[in-house]
Amino acid sequence: MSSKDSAQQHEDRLNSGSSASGIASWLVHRAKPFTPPWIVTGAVGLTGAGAHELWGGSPWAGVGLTLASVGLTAATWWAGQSTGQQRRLHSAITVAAGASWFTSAALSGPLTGPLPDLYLMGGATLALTWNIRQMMRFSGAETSGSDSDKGLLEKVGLARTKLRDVKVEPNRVTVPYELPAGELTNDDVAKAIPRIASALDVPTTAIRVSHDPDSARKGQFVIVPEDMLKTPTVWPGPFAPGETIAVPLRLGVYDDGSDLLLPLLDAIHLLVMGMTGSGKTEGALDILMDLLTRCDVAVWLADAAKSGQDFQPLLPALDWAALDTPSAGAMVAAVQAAIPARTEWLRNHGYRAWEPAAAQTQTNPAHSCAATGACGCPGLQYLLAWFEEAAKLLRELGDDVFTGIAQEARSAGVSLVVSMQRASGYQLSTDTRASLPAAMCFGVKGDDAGFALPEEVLDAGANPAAWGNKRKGYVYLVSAGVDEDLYANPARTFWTGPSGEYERAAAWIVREFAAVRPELDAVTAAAAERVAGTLFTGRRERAAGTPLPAASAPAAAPVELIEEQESAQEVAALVDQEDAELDATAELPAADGSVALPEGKPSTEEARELLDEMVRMLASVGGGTVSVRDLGPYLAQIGRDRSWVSKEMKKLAEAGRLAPTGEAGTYRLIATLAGV
Ligand SMILES: Nc1ncnc2c1ncn2[C@@H]1O[C@H](COP(=O)(O)OP(=O)(O)OP(=O)(O)O)[C@@H](O)[C@H]1O
Repeated sequence: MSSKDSAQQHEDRLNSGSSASGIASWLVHRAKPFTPPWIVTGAVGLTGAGAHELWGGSPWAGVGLTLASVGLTAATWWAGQSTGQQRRLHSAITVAAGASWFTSAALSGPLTGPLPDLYLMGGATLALTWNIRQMMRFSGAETSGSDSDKGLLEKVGLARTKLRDVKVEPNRVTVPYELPAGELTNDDVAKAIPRIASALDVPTTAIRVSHDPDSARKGQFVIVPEDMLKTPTVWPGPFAPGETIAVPLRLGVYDDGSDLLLPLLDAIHLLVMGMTGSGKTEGALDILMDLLTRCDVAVWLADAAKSGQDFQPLLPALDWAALDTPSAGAMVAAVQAAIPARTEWLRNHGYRAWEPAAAQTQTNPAHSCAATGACGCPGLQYLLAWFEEAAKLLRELGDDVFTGIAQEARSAGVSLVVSMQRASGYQLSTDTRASLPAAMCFGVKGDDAGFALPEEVLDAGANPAAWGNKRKGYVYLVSAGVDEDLYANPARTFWTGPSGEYERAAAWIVREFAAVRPELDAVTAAAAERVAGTLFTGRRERAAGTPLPAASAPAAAPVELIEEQESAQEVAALVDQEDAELDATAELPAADGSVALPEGKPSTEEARELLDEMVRMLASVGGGTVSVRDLGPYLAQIGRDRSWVSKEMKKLAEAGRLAPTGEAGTYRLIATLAGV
């Protein structure tokens, strides 16, 4: 029985049936738990006297009672084998003494010879010995834990720490601690975690610490000796099909078997980080598969780095999949343009921030843009924009593009997800990092965890570096709306299954929930179209790999090249907020090819102009770096080879048009050139 149980039992005994009035009743109340040995002593005296009336002077009764005493003592000794040696001996002596007195009293009479004195002195002594045991047990219960763990705590540098009320559950031990006042702090506990893990021979991730927010020296250890996440959990199907996005998304399990839930509306924007092979994509699939069964969210996905190869089966269910850099850039611009449009719509309809009711047809007069009564406007869907392998995009567009968006998107019902291997200061500015309040951190290398997880979560025992990419899908989730005690709790995302299973599940989602998923609302679509032009309106064909209609491409140039050029022009025009009102498509080559590319090889002057224009275009997209490699798709258009372009870029750098970086051949784009 745990010390907690016995203390509770003791307290229950104290409280049961006491009137608690006056000193006498207080004494009775306090003495009550110690009365049972005295009651037994009294009962032995009375029954001894009664037995004498029955069997006094009978030789047969003498034999029977003597045998019964010996048998009872032996039975007590035998029954006590599972208890401590001390208790076993104490019980057997008590039974032997009581039974002997009873036999003597029954045969000779309780008042014969020394029997009355033996009864009074022996009975009282035995009853008292039991009372003393009882008292020692209660006062010892509180400190027994700290005594037995003293050696361990000393070894790990936490000497004189008191452990209290240890709670043992299947595969989880919770140990509240209290550090010695003025000597140790909760920070020392965080540092001791690896040593405790070593002493207990469990992985460091098996030990977590949660600090008492009201104390610098109290908290609790949670030890989970066996890794229950070793066996992957196969994706069990959607969590809340047909429901609103306000219901959390389920993407895996914690190590106690409970659901790993992401409350997207509380999280707002999410950073997904983990080294290659740690399970980011699988986690993304879990989130997307759940999202695509909800009734009020539209999903945009940008994956220029891998051209959406991991997401192919889900692409038909996405509103927009931007699978090349120009489209991804246009998506950023579209999100930028959509935010003010959405905020305005929400304001006009009396919403301070997006809520599920905003996605419905507006039939409530309290949310109406009409002068009187309900306006009946179609609703505004929640928008999730997912930027996969965002490091490349950030390099191309300049890191700061996300900062503004993330800050403004909060109330507009837009969530950004930025996925990358390493959210280092080089990849992601502190401002942008700060705009992504929630984080999912998979296994990482070295000290990288600090880029994704707050210090207090690392102090509490979160250690994704221990996983690297060996523990696939293991993750820590830190987000508003998630119990803070779970931040340092390892979880594992669902596994979409062996080959073929994911494709089957994705196809099922695409098919079964087509009617549940909403069409993108007109407000967001209009803003996106205004700035992204055909990159947005032709998004379905583009994602499906279907070439744009022949009419939009000049006959002289390869379709791919034309697409790159028009995309680049659009992005250049679009990302600048000041140009948000312009119709980007108006600048595209006319259908008849009247704005044709230079015929044949351009002259040196023309080639320089073209290169200049491209650099200016890239700079206008928002900074970042450029190298000859990035201009690869345009070499044919410039009509020169890499070495020529490389020399020209060097000249541009000398002229101050590009800024050199630490890497030879790579230059930082100077954003102010946009307007030159
Ligand atoms: N929760 C999981 N359970 C079981 N296997 C998983 C889990 N998550 C990921 N995996 C497996 O681990 C491997 C790598 O996962 P994934 O491709 O998601 O990693 P990644 O971080 O996206 O890597 P990269 O950055 O290289 O794309 C895959 O074979 C995947 O099936």
